[in-house]
Amino acid sequence: MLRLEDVWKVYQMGKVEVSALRGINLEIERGEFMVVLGPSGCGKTTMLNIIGGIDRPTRGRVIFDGKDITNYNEDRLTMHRRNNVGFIFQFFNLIPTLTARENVEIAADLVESPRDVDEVLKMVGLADRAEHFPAELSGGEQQRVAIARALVKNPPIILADEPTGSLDFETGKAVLKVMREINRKEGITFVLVTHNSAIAAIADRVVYLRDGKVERVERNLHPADPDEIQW
Ligand SMILES: Nc1ncnc2c1ncn2[C@@H]1O[C@H](COP(=O)(O)OP(=O)(O)OP(=O)(O)O)[C@@H](O)[C@H]1O
Repeated sequence: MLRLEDVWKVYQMGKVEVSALRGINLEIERGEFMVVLGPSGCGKTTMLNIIGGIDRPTRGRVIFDGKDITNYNEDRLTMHRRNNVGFIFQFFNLIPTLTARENVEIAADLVESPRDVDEVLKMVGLADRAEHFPAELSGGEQQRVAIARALVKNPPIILADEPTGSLDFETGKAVLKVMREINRKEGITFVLVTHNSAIAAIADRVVYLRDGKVERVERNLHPADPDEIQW
């Protein structure tokens, strides 16, 4: 569903060039749960931002559903992000002055064919917390709101950047379980980036990134249930 072809990202820092991505070739399959693993600074966030159309490559191509989105102008890229990609971040990025329901509603209002807000709140187990503000919710609950906000847009792909990075172990596993369930039941493709190698076990495929390059890709024939993993 999405392909990176020889993708490079070079940042100019004064006179110094930093090559965050150095020739990434990667095909993301429809409906898969992909985990991208690698040490800090290897380019995970940069790659995710390019996959999601938040950022553009310096060189190479990004093909989404057969369409070359590499050279989309800002407006087209915004429309692409809005309608086709859900994002989940480490620090949730909720609007503090809006309730859980309102945080989901504003995402729904932006897209052409959103899902039902109450239905997605139920899917993430937050039906009875809908009227709470983020500060009145636990970290795990806030991340569920963020998952609902991504899901309500009804996107074919959801990208998650260290989604368990600010959660304790048990809460993190519960959040992974919700994402895995949505992936399986709704057929939504997930790409999750993390430096936490324990999470690799739940993936359909694991991409090992190192120094801006794909080191190897492994397929899990029997992905573990999030309940079974430890870190
Ligand atoms: N906007 C930027 N300007 C300059 N350099 C950048 C920028 N963004 C990232 N980099 C550099 O690119 C490299 C890759 O960064 P990136 O954030 O993608 O790595 P990461 O694997 O996600 O790391 P972490 O796990 O610590 O978040 C790093 O060397 C980083 O310093």
